[in-house]
Amino acid sequence: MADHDRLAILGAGVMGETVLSGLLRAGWDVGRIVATDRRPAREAELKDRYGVRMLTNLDAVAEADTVLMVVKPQDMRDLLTEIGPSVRPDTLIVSLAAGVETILIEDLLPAGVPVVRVMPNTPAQVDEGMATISAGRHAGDDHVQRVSAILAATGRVLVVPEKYQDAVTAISGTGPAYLFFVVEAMIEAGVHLGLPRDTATELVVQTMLGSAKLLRETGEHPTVLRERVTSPGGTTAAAIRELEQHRVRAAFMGAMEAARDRSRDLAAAARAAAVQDHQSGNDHGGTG
Ligand SMILES: NC(=O)C1=CN([C@@H]2O[C@H](COP(=O)(O)OP(=O)(O)OC[C@H]3O[C@@H](n4cnc5c(N)ncnc54)[C@H](OP(=O)(O)O)[C@@H]3O)[C@@H](O)[C@H]2O)C=CC1
Ligand SMILES: O=C(O)[C@@H]1CCC=N1
Repeated sequence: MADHDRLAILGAGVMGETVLSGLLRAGWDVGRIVATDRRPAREAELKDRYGVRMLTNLDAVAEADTVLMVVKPQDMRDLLTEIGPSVRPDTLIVSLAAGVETILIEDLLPAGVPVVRVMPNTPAQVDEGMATISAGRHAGDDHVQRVSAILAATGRVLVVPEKYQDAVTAISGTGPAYLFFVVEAMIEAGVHLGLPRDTATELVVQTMLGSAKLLRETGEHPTVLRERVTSPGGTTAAAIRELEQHRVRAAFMGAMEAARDRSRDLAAAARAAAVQDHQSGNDHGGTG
């Protein structure tokens, strides 16, 4: 990140705040960041918590070299319609929204504006995020590097072809929710087996953290690590048989397919809205 770069975060909900707080922890000067939200109470909250300047979308875009769009996919079109005409040709536009394709964003912006698509996740709140980046048609290596540097403040970053982003959304974007779901289920099981809730929680959370660290630090395949826990004729084999009988592996595949398909549906809805706008002559003037 060059010293002159100024960042706007449009839509300061869960993920917008995740990026904002991460950059501040990483040492960014709050004076280089502006943010927006459509709820005054939320604007006041972020101003109080971080001292960040909360502006209108148009004023934020006017001040920034890099604009992060962190609204829900369903709100993207309205936001782009609002800011599109004011975006300068050298402003870098970054979307963190599930599903929405760079080509649709480019169509609502002046010709040639660089667009980068990102899929982050919430463990960025503790600097253990996983984010993927894909360049649109007008974004170059320098733009990808700029976005990488922003996201690297809160975790790992991978550059992937855009065609992978729906699958990425299903795996790492949505992934924390599956793991929290497993943690919830294991805690309930511990309570069912008679453990106090706080004891069960401590056991499960540390087991999740330790297992993730073991995977990362040994680089071993998860099957190998699972087999090491599975003593012949023991407790783990009995538990795994139950999971297999309940088709838990297939359920995970189905869940991630559903998330991938939902990401595609969000993209299809954005495409359909664009076609409808073209047909009704309600074009927003983008030439990208
Ligand atoms: N949460 C997650 O784990 C992840 C989210 N994402 C993506 O991040 C994006 C945001 O998600 P998330 O943070 O969860 O959602 P939130 O609803 O928490 O945040 C979006 C915020 O933007 C506000 N907003 C909507 N329209 C505008 C506008 N025109 N101008 C200014 N602010 C606006 C919303 O206000 P209001 O509340 O009134 O709608 C809300 O406060 C989504 O596109 C999602 O796909 C990606 C990866 C992970
Ligand atoms: O649930 C969602 O749509 C967002 C995108 C990935 C994680 N949360």
